[in-house]
Formats: sequence, structure tokens, C-alpha cells
Amino acid sequence: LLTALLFTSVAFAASGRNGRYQDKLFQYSTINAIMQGQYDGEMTLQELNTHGNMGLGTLNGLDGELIQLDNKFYQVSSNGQVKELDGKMKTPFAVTTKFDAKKKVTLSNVKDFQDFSEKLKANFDNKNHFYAIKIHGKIDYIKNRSVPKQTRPYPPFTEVTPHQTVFEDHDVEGTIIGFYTPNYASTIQVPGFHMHFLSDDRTKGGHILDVKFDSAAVEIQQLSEFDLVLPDTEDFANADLTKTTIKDIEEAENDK
Ligand SMILES: C[C@@H](O)[C@](C)(O)C(=O)O
Ligand SMILES: [Zn+2]
Repeated sequence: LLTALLFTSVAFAASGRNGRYQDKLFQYSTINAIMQGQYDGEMTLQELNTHGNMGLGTLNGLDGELIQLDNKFYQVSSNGQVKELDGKMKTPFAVTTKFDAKKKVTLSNVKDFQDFSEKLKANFDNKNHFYAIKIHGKIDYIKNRSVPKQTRPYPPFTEVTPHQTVFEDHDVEGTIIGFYTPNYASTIQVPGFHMHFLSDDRTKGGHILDVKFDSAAVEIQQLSEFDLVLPDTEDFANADLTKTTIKDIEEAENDK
């Protein structure tokens, strides 16, 4: 049965330089839908790949953490296993962009996630736009999490994160992929930074809870166009997405 996917494209387009749209953020579903247990989507990874080459999210059933790097998809399961994925798999929530950094800066003496966020934001030219960031290098300390696959009836995300698995690694070479969301869009995406990690040897990764490094080159892309595609599922249609609070999102997405 061909599942028609209703593309409700809402383009928050702000004109960029010379009035042209700058680079585009593509997102499938919303973080408040994840918070409300909307863990099954219709978007395949191969479809997602047509909208960007670098991104993050999860898989249907909330089956671990998803990282998209150079048009390839990787899953970090809650048991720590990392594997490359088939494009036919589906996601209930993901963001991606055709990464094309316009700015490169070096960040030094990053003490923790908060310090990392502040140092990154100090390099943003427009605090009300969205951003994609990418860092490749040796990370002195990184704390990631992954979440266990859920079975129906799905619990809300706040009941999942107490069962997340946390991984701590030191001196690991890899890539940090992150997206910045201004607070005004807090129920659409995680307010502030939402970042995932994948090691070069493809054995470690996840949703970043904490990070520390001496010095690393950060590539920054300002995103002033946002294409949001909403699921056309009965569950999504009937979900009460207003129950999500910013406090719940911040608790579920940040270090405890
Ligand atoms: C699987 C989740 O941990 C997700 C989507 O990465 C997030 O909400 O951060
Ligand atoms: Zn995440």
C-alpha cells in the first residue's frame, strides 16, 4: 500500500545576503512529538538523504541514536553497538542539511557542554537564525547517551531517558554534528544545541551530553530557511503536542 506522505512544508524563510535564501535546514517531525512518544514515522533514510548530507535523529521505535555523515547513516544502539544503516529504514524524527560551512573558527579550552555552547554562540552573526556545526578532531572527553528501542503502547520520552545508556570516552577521534535552535522554536527542535557524535573508527557515538577538548576547528553554517515536513500518520494527527514543556525537553536532552 503506497503510503502517501503529506508534505506540509513550512518554510521559515528569511532573506539572506542579496535577498536570496541562505542554506536550508530540513526537518522531519518535531521534538515535542518525540517527547509525546511519537516514535514511528514514514520518512525513509534514503528520502532524508535527498534533503541533506549531514544530520541527526533517531529510528522508528526510538531505536537508538541516528547520525548522518557524508550521506551515510549510522545507528548507535543502547548497547553501544554502532552500525551503518540501510536507506530503507525509517525515522520518526530527524534533521539534515546540505552542509556548506561559510565560517571556520578554532575553539579552545572547552570545559563542558555549557562552555561549548557559549563559545559557539559567540561566533553566530544572527542569534535568531538556525545553525549547523561540524567538528572533526580529537576530543579529550565526551559523554554520549543512547536510548533503548520502545514497544507499543509507547511511553513519553521523559519515561525513556531514565533508562538511557551513558557512554564516556577519552581521547577519541571523531565528528561532532550539531544543530542550533533559537529558543523561540523550542518545541520544534531542542532549544540551544542538539549534537550527536560518531568516532572515526565507527565504534563509539550517540547523543552528546557533555564534552571537553583543548582545541578544535569548528565549521559553522548559518541556516535561514527551514523546511519542516510533518508526518501523515494517525498517531501524529491525534497526538496532544501541547503537553510538552520546555523543562521536560531540557531535562531529557541535557546531562543529568
Ligand atoms: C533519540 C533521541 O535521543 C534524540 C532524537 O536523539 C533526541 O531527542 O535527542
Ligand atoms: Zn539527540
